[in-house]
Amino acid sequence: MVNVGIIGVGLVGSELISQLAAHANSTPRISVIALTNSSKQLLSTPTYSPIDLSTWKQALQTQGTTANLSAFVDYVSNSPTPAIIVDNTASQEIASQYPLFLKKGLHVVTPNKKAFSGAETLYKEIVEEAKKNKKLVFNESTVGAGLPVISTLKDLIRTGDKINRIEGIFSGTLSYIFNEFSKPGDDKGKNFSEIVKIAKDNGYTEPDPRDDLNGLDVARKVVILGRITGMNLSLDTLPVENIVPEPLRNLATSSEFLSRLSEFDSHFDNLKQTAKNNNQTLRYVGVIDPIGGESGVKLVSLPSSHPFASLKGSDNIIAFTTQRFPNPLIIQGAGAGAAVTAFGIFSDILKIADRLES
Ligand SMILES: NC(=O)C1=CN([C@@H]2O[C@H](COP(=O)(O)OP(=O)(O)OC[C@H]3O[C@@H](n4cnc5c(N)ncnc54)[C@H](OP(=O)(O)O)[C@@H]3O)[C@@H](O)[C@H]2O)C=CC1
Ligand SMILES: N[C@@H](CC=O)C(=O)O
Ligand code: NA
Repeated sequence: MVNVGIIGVGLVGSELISQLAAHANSTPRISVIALTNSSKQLLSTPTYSPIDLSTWKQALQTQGTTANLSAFVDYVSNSPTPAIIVDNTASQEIASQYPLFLKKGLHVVTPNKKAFSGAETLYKEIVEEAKKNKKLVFNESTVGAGLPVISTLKDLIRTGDKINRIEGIFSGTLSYIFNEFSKPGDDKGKNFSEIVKIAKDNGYTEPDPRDDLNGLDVARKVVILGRITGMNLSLDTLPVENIVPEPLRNLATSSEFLSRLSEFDSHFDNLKQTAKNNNQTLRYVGVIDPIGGESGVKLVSLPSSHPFASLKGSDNIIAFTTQRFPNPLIIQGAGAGAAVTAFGIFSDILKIADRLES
């Protein structure tokens, strides 16, 4: 049996709990013993019994106490059976605590990109503490949501393949936006600003969609994959094309941004038309280039025959060109949204539970 403490019960965290509830009678046995958002936490009673996942929301409201991260972590780390902390926040503060979680004997599972794409010192500390304490850190959902991108890359490297280039559409939000906005052979369609709002309503975007449109979210994914590949990539130096119109970059709230985005619809129409005049479509791509040194994130025009041009919905596509796969190994599918993100987190939890049981 593995005990789990969940930090973050928003869109993705709530979906994870629903998926765990549906798994309740299967093996390996996973028990949620603690959960918290930024204001309230619920620690199970009696101590270390499983929280009833069909009523957790009411229980958090009615029996929850004021959130206290250090008390939360102490509770989970003193679990009588092995325990995992699942971080479903986008918080830097929580990400900075992973070395402590590992020192306290916890395994870590997360879709939060901050720890793996921010300061290199934190990243290295996490890798070292995991090794020293023989604990596991799984973050499959940080790139391509539940798509097996990180596990595939690690398997290629572990088995001695040489990575020549990784290229892809890594943002569910930007994939959806440009798949809808700039379709091969399509003239009409919705305005750019309307499509951004739909992407937010569908749960693809970061809490503030500017964190997708400014390229930072894709840049984080490029840094995560680059570091696994052994490259020294950093958000400070990676070339990134920010497509948030300049006057909207410093607005205080995301709702203010969304309400003013339509002022720039004609700017995006012009970009689309220029691409179309050359029989091309707009796509927002990320590149990890260990050989040519051309890693970066940019909006490009691609011929309509290019595999990236025919994507649908919020699909991601990731092409690994390696010594063994000179014709790239391609992974494609939904790369954002609560269900597929929670699937990646859940499968990471199961991988840890399987190893602990064997
Ligand atoms: N949506 C998607 O398609 C994908 C999302 N992800 C990642 O998943 C993560 C979660 O995203 P999502 O569910 O959409 O985000 P939400 O904003 O819906 O939920 C975030 C949750 O984290 C809680 N939280 C934030 N800060 C803290 C804190 N310091 N202590 C405790 N709890 C905290 C929030 O609590 P409160 O409500 O009280 O603020 C909320 O419960 C993000 O890192 C995102 O990048 C990754 C891949 C795909
Ligand atoms: N906002 C992100 C969510 C997953 O990381 C995206 O659109 O891909
Ligand atoms: Na993934």
